[in-house]
Amino acid sequence: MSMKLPFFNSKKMNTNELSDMDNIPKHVAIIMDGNGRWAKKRGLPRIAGHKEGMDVVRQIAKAASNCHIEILTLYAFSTENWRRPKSEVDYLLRLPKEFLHIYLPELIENNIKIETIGNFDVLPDYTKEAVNYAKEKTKDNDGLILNFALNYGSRFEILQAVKQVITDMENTELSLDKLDEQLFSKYLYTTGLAEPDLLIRTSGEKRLSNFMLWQVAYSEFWFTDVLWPDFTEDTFIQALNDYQQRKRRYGGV
Ligand SMILES: CCc1cc(N2CCCCCC2)n2ncc(-c3ccc(F)cc3)c2n1
Repeated sequence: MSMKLPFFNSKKMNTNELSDMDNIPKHVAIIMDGNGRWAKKRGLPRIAGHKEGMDVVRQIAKAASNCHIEILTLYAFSTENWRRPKSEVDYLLRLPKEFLHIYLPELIENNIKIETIGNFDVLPDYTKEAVNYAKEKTKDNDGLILNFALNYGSRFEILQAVKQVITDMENTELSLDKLDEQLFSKYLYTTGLAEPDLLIRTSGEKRLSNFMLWQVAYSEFWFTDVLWPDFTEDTFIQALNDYQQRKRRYGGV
């Protein structure tokens, strides 16, 4: 039963029901944790949790689109995930192709644009081909940006940005006095994207796990014990409602 929530309902967003249009988070980022634990609780292999979690991605992408959120960034594969058993890594890196085979038509129908952040070039060809096809097919969409963090690690991202800054300075394309936070942000994978207003992490962990360390400097964090495969549109709306409550000004500044 979907709860009737004060500010968002769980059906197609009817914007005149919003208490404060200015309070919709422009960019929501999610660390989708708890897939392995979900499977273990059911005596299933870990990949069953990832498969279940993939279907939740589709549900939450549509919910975000209906709520007129502009960017939804999902931490799908971290640089640390390479340490997992080879069979699990291979399964994970085939999920984009499976997801897009099933859901790309629906994403296109909902005017959703696929983007990625991370060290993309070193991913397997079957992963890159599927994602590049989806990027091409959705490049002109101007609805929700569904941004997958793939082979993403924030410290790697920051370090490659520093190296590029140094290179640009050595090539006298950049002078030290010109370098500020705004210019440095352009060297990150997230260049051109607004910083996350709300970061959600599932499964009870309360860590950033090397995710968007620079970008979340001023983000609201919302943690839930719910495991990602059990995360629903109502859980998502609850997070958005809590965000709105934190941001309500009650007439003040
Ligand atoms: C590359 C690892 C991975 C893992 C994964 N999981 C497993 C981990 C978290 C739970 C969600 C399901 N998903 N779910 C969708 C994608 C996906 C990525 C790019 C794209 F363009 C379209 C879909 C995905 N990618």
